[in-house]
Amino acid sequence: MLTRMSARDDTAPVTLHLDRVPGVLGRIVHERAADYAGADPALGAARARTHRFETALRQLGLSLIAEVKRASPSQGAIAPLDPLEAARAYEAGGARAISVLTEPRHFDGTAQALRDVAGGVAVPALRKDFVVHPAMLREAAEWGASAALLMVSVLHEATAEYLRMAHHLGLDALVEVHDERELDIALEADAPIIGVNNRDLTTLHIDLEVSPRLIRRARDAGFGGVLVAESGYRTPQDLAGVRDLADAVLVGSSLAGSGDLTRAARDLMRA
Ligand SMILES: O=C(O)c1ccccc1NCC(=O)[C@H](O)[C@H](O)COP(=O)(O)O
Repeated sequence: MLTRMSARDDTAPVTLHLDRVPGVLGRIVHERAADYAGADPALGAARARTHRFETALRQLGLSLIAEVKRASPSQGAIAPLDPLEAARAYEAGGARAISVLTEPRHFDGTAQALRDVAGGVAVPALRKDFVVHPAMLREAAEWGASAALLMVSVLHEATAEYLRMAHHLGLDALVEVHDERELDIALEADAPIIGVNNRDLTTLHIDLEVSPRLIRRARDAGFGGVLVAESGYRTPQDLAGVRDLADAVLVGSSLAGSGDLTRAARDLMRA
């Protein structure tokens, strides 16, 4: 599927080559592109950037982005969380930002979950979805998110334009990569916040060595922005490889399925 759209009058249409996205991820992004086919790509007036998400992650020590994750392709049903209750529990456990899944089919996410969380906690909220259309960024801003996820594995060379669109809307963006080639695209796009996903989203295999390897590479290349290690963290020992390297970790399944979200968040981040 090839998607072309122009989000602002002064930009050329952005083309996404979704047929290049393989495996589980490929299926999900095709579904999301179909969901938004025909949606208005106009972003509307520029909004001031608050940098709330970025500022939250730049605090001293390793920051936790805790994810409201009720289900996933790798785990199936995780827990029937009430999003706002879960976010408040994470906040009480020290989370500095909340990631909220809004993808409905595989993650049991909703727009209302993001609205509730963004309006109900003091820490910033990230819209976690598979962004394949400018309308998804406009929605993120309208629903109260401070940031949105942008995946280089999906957007490829359109990453820089999607980053510009997010910033136009006042949003920070977590630009996610999984290998060296994707990291180079994120660096080239001048992304202020880069997330390294330990999970290969085409096979769902997790390798906790991926984050330290790519974070070191980013720092060696002179990257001075925020670096986030993502996925697969269950114990404080799992964090050893990124504790002194990353600015933040993004954790979903192990916290969401723990039964006591506040305690699980505190226990995981205990040094
Ligand atoms: O989590 C999945 O199974 C998954 C499958 C396909 C695409 C994306 C997927 N997850 C997105 C994420 O990367 C995670 O939600 C996030 O980083 C937290 O990971 P974890 O702590 O391992 O739940």
